[in-house]
Amino acid sequence: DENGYLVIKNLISGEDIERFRNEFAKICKKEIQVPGLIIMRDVAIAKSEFVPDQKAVTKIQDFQEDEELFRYCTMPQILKYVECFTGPNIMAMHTMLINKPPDSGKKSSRHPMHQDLHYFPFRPADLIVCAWTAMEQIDRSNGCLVVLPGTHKGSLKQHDYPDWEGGVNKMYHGVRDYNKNLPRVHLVMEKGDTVFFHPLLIHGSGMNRTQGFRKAISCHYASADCHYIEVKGTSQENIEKEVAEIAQKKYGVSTPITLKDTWMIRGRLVKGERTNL
Ligand SMILES: CCCCCCCCCCCCCCCCCCCC(=O)SCCNC(=O)CCNC(=O)[C@H](O)C(C)(C)COP(=O)(O)OP(=O)(O)OC[C@H]1O[C@@H](n2cnc3c(N)ncnc32)[C@H](O)[C@@H]1OP(=O)(O)O
Ligand SMILES: Nc1ncnc2c1ncn2[C@@H]1O[C@H](COP(=O)(O)OP(=O)(O)OP(=O)(O)O)[C@@H](O)[C@H]1O
Ligand SMILES: O=C(O)CCC(=O)C(=O)O
Ligand SMILES: [Fe+2]
Ligand SMILES: [Mg+2]
Repeated sequence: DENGYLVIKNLISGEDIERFRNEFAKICKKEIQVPGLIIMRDVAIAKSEFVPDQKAVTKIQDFQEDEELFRYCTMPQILKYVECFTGPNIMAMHTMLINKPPDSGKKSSRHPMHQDLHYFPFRPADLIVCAWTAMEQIDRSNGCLVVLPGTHKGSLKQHDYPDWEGGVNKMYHGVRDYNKNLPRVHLVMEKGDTVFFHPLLIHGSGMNRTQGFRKAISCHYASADCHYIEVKGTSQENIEKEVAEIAQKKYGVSTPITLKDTWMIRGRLVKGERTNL
């Protein structure tokens, strides 16, 4: 209510995290192929020689067709909290396993301050919540989440690419201007700790100054009773355009595709009834 986020200690067991790690490693080694999965490499190494290993992978997105990783999205101890926000009809809309690499020296391992709602063409925002679980000790040395408490009470802001000298990862948009004097909280978390946060909460993550790959797994949930909105003419028009370009390049989709189309395909019901989304 006050802060827009809630940290629950020790919510996911070490054994489950180990299983997610193993599955991630198999995906990186291409031992398994997952339909719809997007593999992202850090912009600083995107054009370097391909290494078939997790050292090349910054993040995987859309693992909803991988039963082992998708188990994360269905865990009762997570859904118990999610349901407080979404109500009984729960969709897993967006899934990620983030493998923040040691920074290459260009600071491109940072994630600029943003609101996740910028990417979502559905509303209302209060029926959307993210669960993000630390897969190891995460603190300022390896790039923890940074939040601006209370910013979930504001509105959706204009997002653009930050002008960072060392380059920015594809689609890492940041809030164009936010009050730099607002207090920041660094969420230091231990393995298994989980933060639930509002899609308007302004947050980002710092550079990874260690030699390890900092891992977290997350899912964005929404009530199936949410409705899609038209983003043309809003601040979200730029992200719709970019996603359409990627869909065209990667999948050869030729008819114009909307942001709504890409989310309808990806969303998967975890509880209750798929009413709207
Ligand atoms: C049928 C319809 C299906 C619809 C699917 C549509 C997919 C779109 C994805 C939508 C994502 C929505 C995000 C939701 C987020 C929710 C809230 C969370 C907030 C965030 O997480 S913000 C960050 C989100 N980031 C992304 O979503 C990035 C997604 N990544 C990708 O799309 C791909 O990894 C990428 C970057 C396109 C590269 O993939 P791929 O094409 O396989 O890679 P190539 O090696 O072939 O390189 C092609 C080209 O891209 C350059 N490149 C590679 N990696 C990067 C990078 N990290 N940053 C910038 N540029 C990169 C590479 O150098 C190549 O360039 P050329 O000049 O040689 O063409
Ligand atoms: N998805 C969410 N993630 C994180 N915090 C949220 C989310 N949705 C709502 N909140 C916060 O939780 C608080 C409680 O929400 P809720 O809508 O139940 O009650 P309220 O807004 O305090 O009062 P009212 O019943 O008048 O709407 C909200 O004030 C809001 O700040
Ligand atoms: O750095 C992270 O793990 C989280 C980044 C983030 O906020 C996101 O992908 O939406
Ligand atoms: Fe985010
Ligand atoms: Mg309310």
